[in-house]
Parts: sequence; C-alpha cells; structure tokens
Amino acid sequence: MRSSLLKSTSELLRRSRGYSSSANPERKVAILGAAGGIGQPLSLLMKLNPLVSSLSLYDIAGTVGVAADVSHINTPALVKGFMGDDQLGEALEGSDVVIIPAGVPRKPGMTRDDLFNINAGIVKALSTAIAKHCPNALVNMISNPVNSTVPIAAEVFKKAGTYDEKKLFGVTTLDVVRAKTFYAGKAGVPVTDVNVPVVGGHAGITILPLFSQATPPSNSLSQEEIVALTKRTQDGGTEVVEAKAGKGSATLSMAYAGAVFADACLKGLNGVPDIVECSFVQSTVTELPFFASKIA
Ligand SMILES: NC(=O)C1=CN([C@@H]2O[C@H](COP(=O)(O)OP(=O)(O)OC[C@H]3O[C@@H](n4cnc5c(N)ncnc54)[C@H](O)[C@@H]3O)[C@@H](O)[C@H]2O)C=CC1
Ligand SMILES: O=C([O-])CC(=O)C(=O)O
Repeated sequence: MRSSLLKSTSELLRRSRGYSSSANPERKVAILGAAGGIGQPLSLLMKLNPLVSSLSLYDIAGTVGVAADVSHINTPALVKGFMGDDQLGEALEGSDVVIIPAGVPRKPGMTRDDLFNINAGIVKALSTAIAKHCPNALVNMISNPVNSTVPIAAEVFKKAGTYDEKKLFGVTTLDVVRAKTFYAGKAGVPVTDVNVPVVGGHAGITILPLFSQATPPSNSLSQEEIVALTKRTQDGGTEVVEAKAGKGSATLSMAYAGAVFADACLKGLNGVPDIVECSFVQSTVTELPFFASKIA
C-alpha cells in the first residue's frame, strides 16, 4: 500500500514536471559548426546527454567523420551528419534546440569585435535557415561577438516573423564557469559547492561577475582580491587566446559551458527549469537599432 502510494506520488511529480510516465520526450538538438574546435567536443557532450534523442551535426566541411566517430558511442541519441548549404534545411528540420558555434575564433591581439565582419554573415545565413526550418527552436548562440551576433539573429527572426525573445540566447555560461573556478580557488571553498551570478554581456567590462552574491560567501576576500577576480573573469577569454598562441580560443571549457546551457534548455522544455546558474544574453538586453540597418 505504502509503496503504491509512493509510486503514484512520484508519478504525479513527474507529470507535474512535464515528463511522460515512461521516458523523456523525443528531443532533437542541432549543432551548427559541429566539426570545429568547440563543435567536436560539444557534439560528444550532447551525445552523452540522456535528454537528447536525435543529434544533428552540421558544418560546411568535416561532419562525415565527426558524425561517424560520435555515432559509435553507446548512448541513445541517433547521430546524423550534414554538410553544406544543400543539407542545412534537413539538419535543422524539427530541432528543439539549435546550438551555434560556427564562425572564426580570435587570435592574439584581436578583440571579439574584430570577428564581427565574417561571423555576422555566417550567423545571418544560419538564422535565416532556422527561421525557415525550425522557427520554434531554442537558439543557443555561441559565435562571437555574442553581444552582436544575438541582436543579428533577433533582427533576422523579426524580419521572418518568428522572433520570440524567450527562445534566443547568447551563451555566456563560460563566464559563470570561470567565475566559479577562480572564486573557489581564492576563497578556498569546494568548487562544486560554488555559485557566482554573472550578468551583462560577453566582452570585457560588459561581463559583470557579482562576487558579492557568491555562495558560499567568503569573509576572507579583500576588496583588492575581488577586483582581481573580476578582472580575471572579464579577461578569461583573452587568457586562453594568448596561451594558445594563435591556435584559437577556448574550445574545451566552452564545449562544457555550451553543454551545461543546452542541458538547462532541454530541462526547461521538459518543464524542469534549471537555468538559474547559467548565464545568457537575451536579445532584448543588447538589441540596438544599429543591427537592423546592418542586416537590412
Ligand atoms: N560564447 C562564448 O563564450 C565563446 C565563443 N566562442 C566563439 O565560437 C566560435 C567558434 O570557435 P571555434 O570552434 O574555436 O572555431 P573553429 O574555427 O575551430 O570552428 C568553427 C567551425 O565553424 C564552421 N563554419 C564556418 N562557417 C560555417 C557556416 N556557414 N555554417 C556552419 N559551420 C560553419 C567551420 O567550418 C568550423 O568547423 C568563434 O566565433 C569563437 O569566438 C569561443 C569561445 C567561447
Ligand atoms: O575570448 C574569445 O575570443 C572566446 C570567448 O568568447 C571566451 O573564451 O570567452
């Protein structure tokens, strides 16, 4: 009697969270730029995510090998590779979440804004295809400069009549990941217990880690140390770009952060919002009329 009561209570809980009684809903995730430095490890991490039933790997080159490789992993997600403009529609069709790490990364001495000219065109083309083939998908924008690529996508979606501010995100979760790691090291607390809210955008001083709100709180950090932690978080991308000395920017930590954010999106779709510890730029925050004229 007790066990059947427990069973029906947990069944009720599952239902109230939007799960079916037996399995998770079918969810398709598409990664655009899947053969790149971020795309490959991100493809691996999404293949490991039990909430993904179909994984669509798209790039302009190299996806045949990446898809064959990832598809051998014995997890449920069915993997398919797609390459080139002709296959973009099929790659996107029916996607619930689209993750975009397509585009060029920085080299030492460059700012994220220096990537604008080339990445703006890539993001515009991919967003146009998303509006056509999966207008209801949650879009996770990784391509830099995020502060600009998100408004570009927003303008494309508005023009297509598919814009929904709740479904377009600039992924800035890597700033949270860094802030947590750096804070845990300085405060001497276990990193797995740490949360640090980060607000704002994803470039230099627009990245605003709120160490005053960090948990667990630390009384031992001086003002100087908090200023140094803030600067290190804001310059985290540059730290990696310089360390890689011309071989690109953060890829592994970004793939991790992208997988964390996509997982939060999938849980949100399943009725279990878990986005609190992630960080994202919403198009409404950074949107500028300037971008409307750029893509007109
Ligand atoms: N949001 C964030 O926190 C971060 C963003 N990034 C950004 O992510 C982007 C990608 O970085 P990486 O993976 O290191 O670069 P990468 O050069 O290693 O890979 C980029 C991939 O995009 C593909 N690509 C280019 N044009 C495409 C198109 N039209 N459609 C589909 N795929 C296309 C390329 O073939 C390549 O495989 C860069 O813009 C970088 O600045 C990087 C780290 C953190
Ligand atoms: O700094 C870059 O160019 C890549 C990036 O956005 C990051 O690592 O945060």
